[in-house]
Amino acid sequence: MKVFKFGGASVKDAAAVRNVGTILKSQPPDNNFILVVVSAMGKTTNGLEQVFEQAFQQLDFTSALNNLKQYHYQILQDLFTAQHPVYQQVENLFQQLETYLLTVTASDFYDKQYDQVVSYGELLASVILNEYLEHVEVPSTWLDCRPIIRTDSIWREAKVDWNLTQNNVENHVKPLLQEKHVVTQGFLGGTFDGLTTTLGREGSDYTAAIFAHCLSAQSVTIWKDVAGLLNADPKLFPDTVLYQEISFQETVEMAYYGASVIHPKTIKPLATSRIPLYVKSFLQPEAPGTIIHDCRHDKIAPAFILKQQQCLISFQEKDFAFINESNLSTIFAALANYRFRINLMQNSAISFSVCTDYDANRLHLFIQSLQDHFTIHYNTGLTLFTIKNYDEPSITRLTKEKEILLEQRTRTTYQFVSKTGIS
Ligand SMILES: Nc1ncnc2c1ncn2[C@@H]1O[C@H](COP(=O)(O)OP(=O)(O)O)[C@@H](O)[C@H]1O
Ligand SMILES: N[C@@H](CC(=O)OP(=O)(O)O)C(=O)O
Repeated sequence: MKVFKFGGASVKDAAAVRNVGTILKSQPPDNNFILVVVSAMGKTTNGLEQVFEQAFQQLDFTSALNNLKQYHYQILQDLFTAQHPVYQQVENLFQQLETYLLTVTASDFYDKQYDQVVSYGELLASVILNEYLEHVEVPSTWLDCRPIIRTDSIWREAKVDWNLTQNNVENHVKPLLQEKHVVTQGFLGGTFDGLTTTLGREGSDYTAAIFAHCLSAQSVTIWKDVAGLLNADPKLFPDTVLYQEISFQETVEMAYYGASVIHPKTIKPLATSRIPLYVKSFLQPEAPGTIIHDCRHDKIAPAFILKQQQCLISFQEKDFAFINESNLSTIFAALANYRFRINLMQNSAISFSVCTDYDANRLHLFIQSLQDHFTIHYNTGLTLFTIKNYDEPSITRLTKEKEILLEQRTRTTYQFVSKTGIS
């Protein structure tokens, strides 16, 4: 049994949806049905975030919602004739969404309401893809993943209850896969009381890994608009190298440092059950792409990874006292409390610096909570650069003409924070 994941780019328009049908049709007829995880079409999640923001601020969201409707209806018109029942299904989803949006309040429940709204992207995409597959005689059935992937209620970053999810997959998903392919949503989960949660932006890769782990799948393939896992983002670097084979460990570190091609949480469930992960191009489905698995390999080409929108925060004791374990623990507790992930940190005698993702609201509250103890300075709009498996030429190449605010190197990894990004 295999798991395929198609992201937003691979279902961004009618031609892309047709291409997914072609990929599924061309799979060997070995009676193994595939669990297909699909993300919202194109940039729909960003569009839904915009709609939600307007509803939350009690503004008129009609125009933003209409853009999303038009986008989806155009895809329907390109794929189906006017009588097809999919129109009614899509209409129903938009109606449900609109009804919910009218109940959104400018309350403390921002994240909870956010999840109920942005989840419609994946619901729409999975309904459309499933109907299209049936239409072109690829046997498939639609599955609502929310009663299957059971999570807690940490909205927007929900944690999976692995035992319940495993049971649900055994009882409700495995039997379906005996009959047909199954099309379900990435990114979503559900609470015990039937509310929708999301697993973190770009979390559909993780969904594929959750299902694969619970199904003991033979492999996972994530279909992308790139040839596979490259040593850098080709949108930022013109001369990338494809890794044909790479270990779970290398990949998890690349994803952690910010290689956005794979969601960082994807690797662990696969590595623990030794399920290989293929990254393949939906534009060249017959090309081998990259295999990520439990392997050893020689040193590979240096990987260049950028994390943008970073913030560097520096703390000093008010009375020039030394930074010690006690005041570090105060800082760490506040970082955890305001959900800041530490991307890089460094301490000197009287100061401590930490590089984190930037979030204006949370940063403000975080600083407020510590300003009685420390003198705090921060810079925003920074880029964190990482070179994995660096060599001196790769460092020279990346640091050229950049003002470096913080720098660190280990045996394998070189990192620095700079005001200058990559143009
Ligand atoms: N190391 C890398 N290798 C390949 N692609 C990368 C890498 N780092 C970043 N990317 C970017 O990831 C994109 C594909 O991931 P993503 O946009 O999340 O796909 P989807 O949303 O369709 O699943 C590529 O278009 C590429 O710009
Ligand atoms: N649609 C969600 C989840 C996701 O993973 O999307 P994609 O596979 O297109 O990155 C998001 O944009 O965050």
